[in-house]
Amino acid sequence: MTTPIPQPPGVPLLGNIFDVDPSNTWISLQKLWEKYGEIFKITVLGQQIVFVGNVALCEELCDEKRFRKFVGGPIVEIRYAVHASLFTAFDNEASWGVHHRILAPLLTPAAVADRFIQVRGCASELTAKWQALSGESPISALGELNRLDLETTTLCFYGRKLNGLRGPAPPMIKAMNGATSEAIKRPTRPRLVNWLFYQSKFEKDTKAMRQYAAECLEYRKANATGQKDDMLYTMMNAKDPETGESLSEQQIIDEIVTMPIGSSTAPCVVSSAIYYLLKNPDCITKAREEIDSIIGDGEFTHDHLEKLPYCAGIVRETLRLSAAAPGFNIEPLPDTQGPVLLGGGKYQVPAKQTMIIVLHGVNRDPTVFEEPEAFKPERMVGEAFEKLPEGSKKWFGNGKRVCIGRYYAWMWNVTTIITLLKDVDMEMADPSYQLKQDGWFNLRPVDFNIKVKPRAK
Ligand code: HEM
Repeated sequence: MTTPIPQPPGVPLLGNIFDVDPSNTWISLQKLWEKYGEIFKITVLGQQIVFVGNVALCEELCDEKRFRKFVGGPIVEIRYAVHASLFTAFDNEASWGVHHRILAPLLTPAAVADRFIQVRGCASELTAKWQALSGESPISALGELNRLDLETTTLCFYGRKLNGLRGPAPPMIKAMNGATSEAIKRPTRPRLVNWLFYQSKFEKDTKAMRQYAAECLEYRKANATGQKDDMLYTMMNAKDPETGESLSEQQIIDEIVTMPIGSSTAPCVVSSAIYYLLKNPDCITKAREEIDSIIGDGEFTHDHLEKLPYCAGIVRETLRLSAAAPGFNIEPLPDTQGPVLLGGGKYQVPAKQTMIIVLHGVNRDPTVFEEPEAFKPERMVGEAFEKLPEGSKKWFGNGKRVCIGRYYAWMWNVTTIITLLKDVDMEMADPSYQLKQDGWFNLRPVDFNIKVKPRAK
């Protein structure tokens, strides 16, 4: 006998449409997780979706012998802008392998380490800007870090300096936000409504994103000298070692757009880390003790990164609590016969069932994390971290479709946090602020403003 998967009551015909707010889907799912826990389901416009919210079930769904990434809903919608790119390709699309084999060598730990100087340089540019503010005017932590992220990504991958930390924000940032939010909402509306009322904005944002990519390409064609080792050069020149295929200009533009969309999760992590640190000032003290003893007044180098375990713990604990990448979609492998049993036979789902891993819940599993709501970087350090079950460390996704940018994202997050803690004092603009989040393909702090000034030593 299996246990029925709980479901909110809903309404006739429309099902659970009112249980999920399309303008803040992930927060609705967090509330459902708080009520139902490890597993629950909803039905929207006749389609049933199962959500999983504990470590054991997450780990089970990450078994690639039984399950794979489900490309549907918002991921299919964003194909309007990026076609069959790495993130949006269906499992059986051969082009995924071609793109992956061409791009993966550019994102290995060694390849990413070669970008450290650029990452550190951009972070220092931001701290210089913040140091000049002298703690007076409040600034949006996320707004600033979004700029830093795009600045660094564009420089490291496409060799172009946007100079986007000052002045009006680069249009790519607004366009990514517009296109990804629209992609999340479209599956919840009838097609005709999407077409009549929302298509032209979706098209405008898509055009702006592809314009950013086209400009990167044009810039490279005009300034090709000396750039022989970065992602753009590789996309323009490399051949897939397996098939001999190369990327067409449209495919290159698809990936130039996809990378900053993926990367836009990183500023959500760092702005959330600032929030958790300001709520837990003893963690700032510990991190600064570590930074001062290892880096001191000397130059911050790539070698330092692995010598600062507490700072790494801050980033991991933030990935856990913020669930900046809020989840990922899973389905049983297509040749699955009959219903699928989960949790050692406790639950049963159909063979073609869409499932979503809700990382907010998984990352707070009380059987794995004592005081799950507390911010404790030390549980993410050394042996304590190594001992955690794999299902509790899925913030970069899983298996074949794991985040290809994870090593770069890791270096960007840790380098940025270290640079900020080393050189800048931060405080909440509103000391009573409590974290509010919204987001589309990622979860970000809302209305979180800080005051910044040079670090007092
Ligand atoms: C802290 C920052 C980041 C987090 C938490 C994160 C998380 C994730 C997750 C959970 C997935 C799996 C999505 C799925 O299964 O549908 C993913 C995929 C992906 N991410 Fe990231 N990501 C981050 C940063 C980045 C960066 C910096 C880049 C670009 C350099 C990037 C590019 C991608 C791409 C292209 C995919 C699709 C990979 C594929 O399916 O082959 N991400 N990411």
